[in-house]
Amino acid sequence: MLSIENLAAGYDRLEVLHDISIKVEEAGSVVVLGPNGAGKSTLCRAISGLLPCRHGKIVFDGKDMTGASPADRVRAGIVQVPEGRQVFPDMTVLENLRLGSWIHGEPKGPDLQKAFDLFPRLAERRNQNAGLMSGGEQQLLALARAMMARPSLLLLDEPTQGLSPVAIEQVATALISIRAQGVSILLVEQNLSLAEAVGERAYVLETGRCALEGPAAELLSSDAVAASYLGH
Ligand SMILES: Nc1ncnc2c1ncn2[C@@H]1O[C@H](COP(=O)(O)OP(=O)(O)OP(=O)(O)O)[C@@H](O)[C@H]1O
Repeated sequence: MLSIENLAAGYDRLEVLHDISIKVEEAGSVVVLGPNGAGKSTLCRAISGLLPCRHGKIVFDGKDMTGASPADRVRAGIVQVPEGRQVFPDMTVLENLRLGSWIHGEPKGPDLQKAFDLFPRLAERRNQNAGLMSGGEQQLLALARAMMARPSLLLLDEPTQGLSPVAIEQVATALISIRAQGVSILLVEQNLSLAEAVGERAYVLETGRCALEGPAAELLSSDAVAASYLGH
């Protein structure tokens, strides 16, 4: 489904990612770990097209997307849940959700219904301003908004940042349900419980290179990875 081959990307004269190769299988899930500054957010930006690829290739569903615009990538099914949630605080839950389907024109009733089925709390609060919700609820809204774009691959950049353990569990439950619907996931995450709950394969980035990769259960339970990259 997604194949990143020998990717290099960066900012101005700074090359952050060097020779990164990552695969996400159809309906698969990949978790990307690494210390601060390793290049995890940069990787998300390069996949979603916010940052150009300097070298290498991004192939999605058999199509070369290396030079495609962010909008074309969303249209193809690559949808990112932005870091820091970025819901529109002065708009209602419903208005935020409607914005999620901009790429398909008018939001379709079944898409909204699916979002509300997945996140019943949002249905209860559909007319509430997003800014009045808790951090955890805003994260669920950011996830639901991304689902309105009908992704086949969901990119998530540290969705649990600043959330309580209860809210982290809700995000994990939501991601497990989303995967069960056949959506692939690429998750950048430092929280071990979420990484374990969602990840099938794991990659560890270190100073812009892939330092380790393997089955998530194996890699995440290794003492060396926990001590070096997860702060446990
Ligand atoms: N907009 C930018 N302009 C210039 N340099 C940047 C920019 N964004 C990130 N960088 C640099 O790129 C490197 C990788 O940053 P990135 O945010 O991708 O790391 P990260 O692994 O996501 O870190 P964190 O876990 O702290 O979010 C860092 O050295 C950072 O200073």
